[in-house]
Amino acid sequence: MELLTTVEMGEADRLAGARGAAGADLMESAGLAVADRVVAMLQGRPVTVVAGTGNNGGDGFVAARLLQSRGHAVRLLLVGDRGKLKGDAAAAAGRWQGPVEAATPERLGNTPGVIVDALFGAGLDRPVEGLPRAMIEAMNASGAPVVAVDLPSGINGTTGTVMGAAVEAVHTVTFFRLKPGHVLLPGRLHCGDLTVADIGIPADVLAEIKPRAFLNRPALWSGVFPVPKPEGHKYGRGHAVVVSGGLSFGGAARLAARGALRAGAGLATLATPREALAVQAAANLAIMVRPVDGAEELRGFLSDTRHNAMVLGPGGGVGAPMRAQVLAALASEAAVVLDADALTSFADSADDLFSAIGKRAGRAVILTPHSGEFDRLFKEIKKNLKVIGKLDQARAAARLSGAVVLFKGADTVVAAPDGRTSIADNAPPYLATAGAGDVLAGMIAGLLAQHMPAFEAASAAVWLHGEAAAAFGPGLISEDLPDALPAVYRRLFAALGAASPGPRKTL
Ligand SMILES: NC(=O)C1=CN([C@@H]2O[C@H](COP(=O)(O)OP(=O)(O)OC[C@H]3O[C@@H](n4cnc5c(N)ncnc54)[C@H](O)[C@@H]3O)[C@@H](O)[C@H]2O)[C@@H](O)CC1
Ligand SMILES: [K+]
Repeated sequence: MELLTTVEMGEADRLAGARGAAGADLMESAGLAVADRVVAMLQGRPVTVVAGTGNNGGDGFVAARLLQSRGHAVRLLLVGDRGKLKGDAAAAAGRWQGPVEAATPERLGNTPGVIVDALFGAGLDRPVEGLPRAMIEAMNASGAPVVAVDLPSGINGTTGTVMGAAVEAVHTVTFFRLKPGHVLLPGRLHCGDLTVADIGIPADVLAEIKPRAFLNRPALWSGVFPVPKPEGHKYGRGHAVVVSGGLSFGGAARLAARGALRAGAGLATLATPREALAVQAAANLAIMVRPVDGAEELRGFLSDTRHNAMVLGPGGGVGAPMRAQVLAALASEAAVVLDADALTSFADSADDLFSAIGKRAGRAVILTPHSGEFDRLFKEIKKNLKVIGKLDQARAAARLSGAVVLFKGADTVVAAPDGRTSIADNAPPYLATAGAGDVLAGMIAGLLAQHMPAFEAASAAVWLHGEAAAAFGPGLISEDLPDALPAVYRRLFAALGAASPGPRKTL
C-alpha cells in the first residue's frame, strides 16, 4: 500500500478536484467516516468534538452535525477564532446547528464521553504551544477515548514525530491512503487502531503523484520473490557466504548463515579464519565451512562467482582488517550485505566506503545500520537539520552511499538510492534481542543469493523477520528465528498461490 506524505495528500486533493470531486463532498465523506467510527464505540456516551480552524476542524464540524442528527449528544469546542474558518470548513461550521464553545481545558471537563480530535491534521507545520497544546494535554489527561481525525493532533503526518505534544488516540480515521506518520514511530503509537476511509478520491491520481513510500507488505515484493520451483535445484538458488569472526566471535556469523539457508539460499558457507575453523566445522551441519583469512584470501574465494551473495560484519571486529575485507567484497561480483562491525569500521572514512560502492555499477549492496551505526556512518545527514525523520534520513543515506539502506528499529525503513522506501510495522517488541540483526543480514543474503533485487530482498527479509518473531512469540531468542521461518513461508506461499506441490500421489 502506498503511503502519502502530507504534500502528496494535498496533491491528491487537488487532482481529485481537477477530476470533478468537490472539496465539500470530500469533507462530508471524511466527517461521515469519523461519525460512523465514533458511533461504533459510543455506547450511549456523549461526544465532545475539539476542532481547529483548518480543514481538519471542518471534518470535525461535519462529524458533529452527523452525530447530532443521529440523536447523540454532541458538544463542539473550537480552538481559535471562528472568523478564521474558511472555504469548506466555514461552510461545514455553518451547517452545524449546536453552539460553538471556545475551547478551554476546563470546558473539556473530566468526563467528556468520547472525544473527537479534529484540531490539526495534515496542516500542522510548527510545534504546538499555548491553547492548542493545553487542549492536547487535556484530551490526554481526560481518560476519555479519543478518535483522531486524519492524524492525532501534534503528530507530523510525514515524519511521525511529535511536534511539542500529541494526542494519544484509541482510533485514527484517515482518508484515501495511510501517511508515513501513521507507521513510523512515535506517530504509530499515538494512532491506536486505524481506519483508512474511501472519501471519493479516485485511485488513478496515484499514477500522477507517483508515491515513493510503501507499507512493507508482501504485495510490495511478492512479484519478484523467489518461490522454489519443482524443476529447480540447489545451485539455481545461489550460494550465500558469511564471513566469520575469530575463535570466540563466530556465533554471529553462524546465526547469519542459518538465516540465509532458511531464507532459501541453495548453499551457505562460513568463510572463517583458520583459528576458528575447527569450532565452526563442529558447530555446523548444513552450513559449509571454509578457511579464509584476510582480504586477499577473501578476494580469491570470491573469484568463484558461484559465491553470489555475502554478509560481512556480524562478529567481525572493527578496524583496518575489516575495512580491507569489505573493499575486497565490494570489488567482487557478489551481492554484498554490510552489517554491524563492517559499518562501524568506516565511521571515520565513510567516503572510502561510498566510493567503493559507487564503482560497483549497480551490483547490489545493502547496508543494515541500527540507529547508533547510522549516526556513526552518516554523520552529515544526522547533523543536517533539514533532513527530519527516519524516512528522509534513510533516503538521504541511500542517495549518499549509493546502496540500499535498511535503517533498523521497530519501524524499519528500507530506502533505495532511487527514492523508493518501505516502512515495516510488523516487528513485535521481543524481536529486539541479541543476534536478531545477524539473522536478518543472513536472510537478506539468502534472498539475494536467489537473485532477488536488492530493495525488494531487504524489504522482504524485514517483513519475514517480523513475521517469524511474531509466529514464535514471547521468549524468542535469535536462534529461534531461522527455525520459525518455514511456517511463515508456508503461509506466504499459500497466499501467493504457490504452495509447494509436494510429492505426487500415485494411486
Ligand atoms: N487533503 C484532502 O484531500 C482532504 C483533507 N481533509 C482534511 O483537511 C486536513 C488538512 O487541512 P488543513 O490543510 O486546513 O490543515 P489543518 O486543519 O491540519 O490545520 C491547518 C491550520 O492550523 C494552523 N497550524 C498549523 N500548525 C499549527 C500549530 N502548531 N499551532 C497552531 N496552529 C497551527 C495552520 O496555520 C492552519 O491554519 C486533513 O488533515 C483532513 O482532516 C478532509 O477534509 C478530506 C480531504
Ligand atoms: K486530528
